[in-house]
Amino acid sequence: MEPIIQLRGISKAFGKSVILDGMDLDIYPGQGLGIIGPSGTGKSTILRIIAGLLAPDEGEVWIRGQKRQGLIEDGNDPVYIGMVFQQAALFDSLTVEENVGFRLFQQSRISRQKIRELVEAKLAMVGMVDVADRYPAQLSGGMRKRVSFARAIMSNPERPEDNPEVLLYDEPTAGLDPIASTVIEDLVRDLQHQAGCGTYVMVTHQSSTIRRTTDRIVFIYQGKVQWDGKTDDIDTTDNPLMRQFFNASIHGPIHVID
Ligand SMILES: Nc1ncnc2c1ncn2[C@@H]1O[C@H](COP(=O)(O)OP(=O)(O)OP(=O)(O)O)[C@@H](O)[C@H]1O
Repeated sequence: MEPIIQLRGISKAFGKSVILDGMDLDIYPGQGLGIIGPSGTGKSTILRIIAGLLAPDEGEVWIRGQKRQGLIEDGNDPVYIGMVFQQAALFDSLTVEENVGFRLFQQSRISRQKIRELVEAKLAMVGMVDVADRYPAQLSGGMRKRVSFARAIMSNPERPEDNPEVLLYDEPTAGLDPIASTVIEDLVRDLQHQAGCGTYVMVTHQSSTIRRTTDRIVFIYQGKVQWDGKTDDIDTTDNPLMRQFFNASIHGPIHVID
């Protein structure tokens, strides 16, 4: 199968710290890929590079066989990539409807009534009703996350080519209790099946989210992919980095910052 996104020889430094060091990664259609690794190892940086929000110092990003030039605002990626941020990143002064329909209000000539219908349909997909007129401050943390999911999967019927085909999730269950996390994890899988967002990249530290939402895992450490395998193999791999990570042990090859 051809990868939908390929990273080739990606390097990125901030000041003197080299975060990514010639990293390669292939992302395949229909796959939930988990990116894991110790704090500060560059997982969010990888997401920002995939999204086209941050340029690597070196290396190439290929989207469906086409090399990306520059950042997202300069280029015309052949695949629309949606992003769900750790903080739901909603506009506090806008209603749920205005947040979810933001791109349509900005970029389309679709009537307000029609946008309302499209927004309600996406909200229903994430299990929310009667919230379109509320403001983010009137919602719980888990509800805000769900609204941000609805926004990420919003599609424009005038421009079907803009429908998100790849979703990037940056710690969507961080700060949620175990039950609220389960709701979000189920939602990720539901959206994979019903919303046509079969391909996604999940950055998370939570073991349940890793196990329940990913098909494949890459473990990032010291700027490179150190382990690449099936989620089902987490407990049987003898890779020392993976073992230490999942045993939460301070003893092992991962350097513990105290
Ligand atoms: N814009 C920036 N300027 C300077 N340093 C940065 C910038 N963005 C990230 N960094 C640094 O790069 C390193 C990697 O950050 P990144 O957020 O990608 O890590 P992460 O693996 O997602 O971490 P965590 O698991 O803690 O969220 C960190 O040391 C961070 O401080």
